[in-house]
Amino acid sequence: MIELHHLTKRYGSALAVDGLSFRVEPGHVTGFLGPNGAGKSTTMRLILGLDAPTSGQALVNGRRYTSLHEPMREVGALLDASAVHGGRSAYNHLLCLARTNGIGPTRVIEVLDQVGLAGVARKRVGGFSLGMKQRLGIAAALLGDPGILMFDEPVNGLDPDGVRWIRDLMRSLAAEGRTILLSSHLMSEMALTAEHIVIVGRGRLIAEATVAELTTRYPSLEEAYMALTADSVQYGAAR
Ligand SMILES: Nc1ncnc2c1ncn2[C@@H]1O[C@H](COP(=O)(O)OP(=O)(O)OP(=O)(O)O)[C@@H](O)[C@H]1O
Repeated sequence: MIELHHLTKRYGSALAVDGLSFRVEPGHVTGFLGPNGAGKSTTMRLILGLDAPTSGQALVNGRRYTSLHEPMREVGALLDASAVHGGRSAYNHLLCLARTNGIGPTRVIEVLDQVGLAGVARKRVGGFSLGMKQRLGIAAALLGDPGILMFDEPVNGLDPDGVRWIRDLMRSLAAEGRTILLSSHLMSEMALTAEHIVIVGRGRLIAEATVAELTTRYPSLEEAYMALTADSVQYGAAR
């Protein structure tokens, strides 16, 4: 489980995350939605201890990420698929990550197979398309077979086959009892993938509901999102 308690992050005068409290429970996909600049990526970085909160806290399985003994076995994340060493092969990239976390090479082969990159495992990552890099980032997140997974816009760059693959993967990981937090701007895809939704705007919680509740109150998830975030869009044309 992921729990945020009054999580706040200030960058100078900008409040990126503003007193955010919510829980992400295991067993279903939780969609993390919000306009550009709403604070989704910052929240994920705070959960992963990549940035320190100004106040409040983010807990994974009841503990701060930085206090976990074997973090990759508890939490896996894909934040930025392009953040890989282009000169390494996919296999070597994952093997380096695995070794530093006490994970054996057999698991590297398994995750490469799981994400459909087994055939290009020895190719340099620098030559990969965006979609292939997304798959590699997902493989890295899965390496430690963690119970908690976070994906920041994993659908970017994927072809229709890849989009469907991500949807099925997210749902099957959740069905195994894992906690899945997934951010995306693709509302129709989110409606097909997630059961629960957290919407943020300007760093604050706007709504927390099931997809079923939102689509009962509004004609679609997209309409719910547009209505609920109408006052929180910072960058965009007037609606
Ligand atoms: N390292 C940083 N230094 C200064 N400001 C930052 C930093 N990281 C994020 N911000 C600011 O915090 C706010 C939230 O950004 P964040 O990237 O978390 O939003 P987001 O919801 O992920 O947006 P998007 O949907 O566009 O990816 C933005 O105003 C951003 O400019």
